[in-house]
Amino acid sequence: MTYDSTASSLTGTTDPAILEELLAIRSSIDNIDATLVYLLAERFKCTQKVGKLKAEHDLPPSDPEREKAQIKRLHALSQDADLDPAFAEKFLNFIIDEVIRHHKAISQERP
Ligand SMILES: O=C(O)C(=O)C[C@]1(C(=O)O)C=C[C@@H](O)C=C1
Repeated sequence: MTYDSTASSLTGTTDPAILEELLAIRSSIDNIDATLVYLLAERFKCTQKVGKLKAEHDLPPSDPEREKAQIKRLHALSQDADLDPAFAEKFLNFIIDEVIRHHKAISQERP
């Protein structure tokens, strides 16, 4: 993979000292993004197993009570972590929608 961690639209128009400070912060952002990708991949590995289990036992793809509990917990965690709870909820719902799409696809694969 060729990744240019110094790529920026600001090069040439911004004080090099400021750019250097920006690049240092971006290096941490890159590490966090990589972690997020690996964490999400692990989560999807788990939900694929859930999807198979649900398809095998003819269980519905979504579990609204579970989602309610997850969102409530995420709200509390977000407040603790100083993260916008509305954003955390949107993010979880975004992921869960994708998981449900996968669950439906798995159950259609095995009629
Ligand atoms: O725990 C489940 O039953 C799942 O299918 C996983 C999951 C999730 O991604 O956390 C996804 C859909 C459900 O509505 C609830 C939770």
